[in-house]
Amino acid sequence: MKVLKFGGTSVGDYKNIKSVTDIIESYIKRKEKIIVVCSAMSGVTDALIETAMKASGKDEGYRESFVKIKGKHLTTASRLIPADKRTKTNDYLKQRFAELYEIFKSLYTIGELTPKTLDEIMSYGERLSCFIIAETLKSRKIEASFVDARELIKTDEQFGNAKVNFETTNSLIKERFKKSKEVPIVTGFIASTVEGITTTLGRGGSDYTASIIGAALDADEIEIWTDVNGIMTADPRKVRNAFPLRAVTYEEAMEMSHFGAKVIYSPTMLPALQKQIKIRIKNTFNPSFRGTLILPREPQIQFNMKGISSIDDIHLLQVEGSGLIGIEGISSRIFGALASAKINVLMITQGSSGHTICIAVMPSVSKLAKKAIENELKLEIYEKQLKKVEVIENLSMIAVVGEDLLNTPGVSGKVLFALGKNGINTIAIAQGSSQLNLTMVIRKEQLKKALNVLHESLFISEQKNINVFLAGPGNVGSKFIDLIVKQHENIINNMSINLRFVGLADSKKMLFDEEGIDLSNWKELLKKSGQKSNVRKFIERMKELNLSNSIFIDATSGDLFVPYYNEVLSSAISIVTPNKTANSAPYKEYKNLIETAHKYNSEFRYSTTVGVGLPTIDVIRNLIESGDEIIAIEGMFSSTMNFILKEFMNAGMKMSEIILNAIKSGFTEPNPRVDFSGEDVAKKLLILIRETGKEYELNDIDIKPLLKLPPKGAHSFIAEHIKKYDSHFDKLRDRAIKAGKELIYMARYDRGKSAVGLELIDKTHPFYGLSSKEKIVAFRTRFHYEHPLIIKGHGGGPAAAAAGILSDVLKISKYTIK
Ligand SMILES: Nc1ncnc2c1ncn2[C@@H]1O[C@H](COP(=O)(O)OP(=O)(O)O)[C@@H](O)[C@H]1O
Ligand SMILES: N[C@@H](CC(=O)OP(=O)(O)O)C(=O)O
Repeated sequence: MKVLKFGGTSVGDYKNIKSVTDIIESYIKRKEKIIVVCSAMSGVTDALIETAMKASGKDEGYRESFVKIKGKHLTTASRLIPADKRTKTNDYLKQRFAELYEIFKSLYTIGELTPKTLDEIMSYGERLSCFIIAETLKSRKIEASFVDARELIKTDEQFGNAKVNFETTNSLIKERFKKSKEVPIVTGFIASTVEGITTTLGRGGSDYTASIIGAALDADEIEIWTDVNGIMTADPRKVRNAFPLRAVTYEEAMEMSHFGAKVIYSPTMLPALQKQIKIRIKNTFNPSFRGTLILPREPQIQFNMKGISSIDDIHLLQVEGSGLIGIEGISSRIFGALASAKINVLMITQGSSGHTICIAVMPSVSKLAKKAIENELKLEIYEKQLKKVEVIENLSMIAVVGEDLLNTPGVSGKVLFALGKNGINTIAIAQGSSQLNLTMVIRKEQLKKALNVLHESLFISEQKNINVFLAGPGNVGSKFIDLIVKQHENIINNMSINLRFVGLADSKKMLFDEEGIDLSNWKELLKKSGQKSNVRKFIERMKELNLSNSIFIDATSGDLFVPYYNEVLSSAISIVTPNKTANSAPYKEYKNLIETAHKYNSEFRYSTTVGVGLPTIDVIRNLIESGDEIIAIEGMFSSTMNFILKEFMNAGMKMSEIILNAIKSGFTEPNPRVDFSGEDVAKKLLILIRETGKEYELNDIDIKPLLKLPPKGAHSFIAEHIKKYDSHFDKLRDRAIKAGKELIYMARYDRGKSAVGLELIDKTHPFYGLSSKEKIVAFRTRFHYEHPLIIKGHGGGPAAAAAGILSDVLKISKYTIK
């Protein structure tokens, strides 16, 4: 037999309740015996409390709040139960809401709200939801019955947080479920005293109900169905990279929940632990996922998993004074005073000097705690041995939890180092009240950062998080983003590299998100949430963020960012670019960048600047690393020139027409002059020559332009101008056809000399017969002289460029970033 508990979010609206009834149905189909415990619909317990406060505070608004609660339940019931089967439910809801309204009305009249009345009011949440769920199941022909847990779970009179009388409770539960055939839908959270006065088991207490019932009946398993995939390494709402744990011990679960992990209520573990019943956390919205098992520690299982929890808002009480050293049993006196005031102490630490004791408590009780301590120590305070208790506000508490925490050397060091390195000051630290946790108090505004920093250092340390900044999400840049969206999971799984886009800028807007921009929606985010784009500010912000493992991708076609490359590289941020401006600049400037990168452990990579997707630069680097020497390079690396010459040879058109078409359809560089002047090809050759280790300038290359475009002028002017080349090209074509040759715009380098220009090649040349989409390069080296090493392939277009950029990024991530 299993006990299944569905939390507030699982029964939060009619759609979710449908998922719950599907899950219940699947158990019935498998003929598994189950008892179901449900919470109030999410938000209802809070809404009931709020309405009660309003009414007792003489705020007329309570009526409106009441109507909202009522409406929510009536709508849900009407969506789930067909009208002809809803009479019983409608009657039940009407009666309960009539009673509830009477209670609120009397609160309004009396102007007072006692914990006892509040428990009565809160009980309606679970009673209403469970009744609706039971009736929904019945309407789906599943035998179900509504069970009010107040008849089964008996407690003391500690309203709001009542203590269970297990003896009576266990026998009532056994008796009630002895021979129940239908599926019981039991109200979570609520109970009653032996006299029948309603009590509650503490906020989040429905989990506890499930465990009490499970333990009383020796259930095979207790399943807590919620809205996450299990107990995660941290609260997924605060730490985006949190992941579900396969299993935790009862103690670990208790500790995590005590320190803020809302996913399970900490007392839940006790009845289960006593009977050694496994608890499984499951996701109602992803039922096939395995979830997390909570189980006893077994020697054969290595419990190296841990979690990080936090309590967002705490106060720290500081007892300070030289007198502390001499006062015997001071801690136990403070504890005693707080215990008799029924104050839950979250943490207590004593400074190494012995001059201060810090006590962490919830803000709601800090005044009371201050009073209790000052009262206990009034003599010492009067005699000025101690100062008055100081209350520090706006603090948060983080607990790192794990069975093997204390046996694992270096955990505390790692935690403190990670926090310190990221500028997070720990105000107090304690090795927990149990042996399972390390607890720290920090400033509230640093909580999110601290949680993420710790999570990264404790759980994802094998995984490298790479922070990517990208400028220019145009043709190539946006293809790169698409590629990352597709490959992200694979890259994490296969290489343990998590590429996270932290900064993005186009010409209008720029956007930063330290935790990673949601790439599925980047265009809209940039448009809506981005600030006005500014190159200087982009660089500043990138440096300011000071994130380790950063890579800047300059995917812009202009030279706006180039003046900042040196500054970027010297901030230990690597650069990847398909832009030729910097690596074809005067040698001194280029060399300076390479040296800066070397000095600051960053990298400057530009593998797509020659041949786009063809591995030209990488091949040179590999050859040189393996002791080879590049003697000569021959290449055709301009898609534009290749396309134009092939069209010219095959389509029988005039050269001027072909060129004008190419310019019009955007098949050239933004400034077409750099293509036809041969400058673009020459720059590519220059880049390769420099890779061979030579100090080389653009001027050293003999450039023979294909033709010269006028330096300025409108389209019609260019058209007129280039027509005068037509007869020259017609003659060339005739010559080539007659001789069985091809026209090719070649780049050559041989032992220091270099040239780019138009050539005629015959059938015996390895570049003969190249298709209009191909590129080719041949390297003659010491080892490949007679038979050059030839690389030939498609190599063009934004998708190939994006793949090349990714390859550069991954190389940096793998080899440069430690
Ligand atoms: N370590 C953690 N693992 C999983 N969830 C956590 C953790 N810490 C906090 N949570 C939060 O607990 C929530 C589930 O608890 P709760 O909202 O009470 O669910 P339910 O409505 O099912 O009772 C999750 O949505 C998650 O935000
Ligand atoms: N409804 C109660 C009890 C409970 O356990 O709810 P949930 O399962 O939604 O945490 C509360 O809000 O405290």
